Amino acid sequence: MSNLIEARDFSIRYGMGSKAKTAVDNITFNIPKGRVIGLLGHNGAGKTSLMKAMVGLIAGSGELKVLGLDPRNQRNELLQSMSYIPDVAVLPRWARVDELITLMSGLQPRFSAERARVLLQRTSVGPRDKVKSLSKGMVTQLHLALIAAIDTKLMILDEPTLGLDVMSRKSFYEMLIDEWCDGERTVLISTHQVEEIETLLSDVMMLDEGKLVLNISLEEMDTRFVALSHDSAAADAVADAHPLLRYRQQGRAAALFDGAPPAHVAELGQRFRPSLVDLFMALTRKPELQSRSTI
Ligand SMILES: Nc1ncnc2c1ncn2[C@@H]1O[C@H](COP(=O)(O)OP(=O)(O)OP(=O)(O)O)[C@@H](O)[C@H]1O
Repeated sequence: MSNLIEARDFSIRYGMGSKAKTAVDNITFNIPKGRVIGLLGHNGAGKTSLMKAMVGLIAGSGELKVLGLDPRNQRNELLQSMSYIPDVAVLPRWARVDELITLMSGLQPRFSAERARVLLQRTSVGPRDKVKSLSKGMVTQLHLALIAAIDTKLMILDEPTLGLDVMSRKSFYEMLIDEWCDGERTVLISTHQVEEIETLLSDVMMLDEGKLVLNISLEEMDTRFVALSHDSAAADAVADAHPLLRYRQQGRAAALFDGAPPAHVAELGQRFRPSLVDLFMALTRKPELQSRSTI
């Protein structure tokens, strides 16, 4: 199987009639193995809906295959073969860590208790700790250790570090990359913390009001998008070349282009590498904000 996830003309709608809402709007993409993919989008962009559909929690129209299976009709089979942490993940507060490990061993044939114990040694969570005695960051680490001890090819994480401080977020991603990603497995992570995960990602998918506005590897991003910083005297010429976004970069005017700007414009500035945040702003900002940002 070359693709772990395949979607064709896939949409998700909530409600009926005048109350109908399209959360995911006719998207098509493939997710291959061995990738670390960031699913980015503002609040309400459709990230959670898409992830829920991938694990068969909600239905959509069009085609969606995960590990070659239909998530709605083959859900039990699918959940045995993939790992998922929802945005509302909770662990039973009354349980002790070693009890959770025993519980998981009974529930998930691909779960390795030994592996979970090894992963937990990276954290400050002890086997006899009760969940209710752990901080939010420790619970998230515990959750990741339990999920990463399941031997699967695909992990889906919906805003896994929401509400955690910067150190906890860092250690969460370190454990994920060091201990789970192996070049064959793929992880799909939704987040708003775009700056923080940029260096971890191999690919990025951006949703804007349910539409997939970008699906690209970081290497392709570097070659396709061009940012130019320039003097204010060049502003009109730069604007005439229709950049995606005009903004400021280290105190200088800057513009972001999809593709190389015309040579006479390129000459007016210095090319630099646009960050993922710049690109995210350019591709997902509401038009009214775009025009306000004009400098
Ligand atoms: N159960 C539901 N019933 C009706 N509308 C819903 C439901 N769940 C989500 N929506 C709507 O679908 C759209 C997409 O929501 P979704 O939660 O998928 O976005 P998101 O990108 O995950 O947002 P956030 O970053 O805020 O979690 C939003 O407009 C939301 O209001």
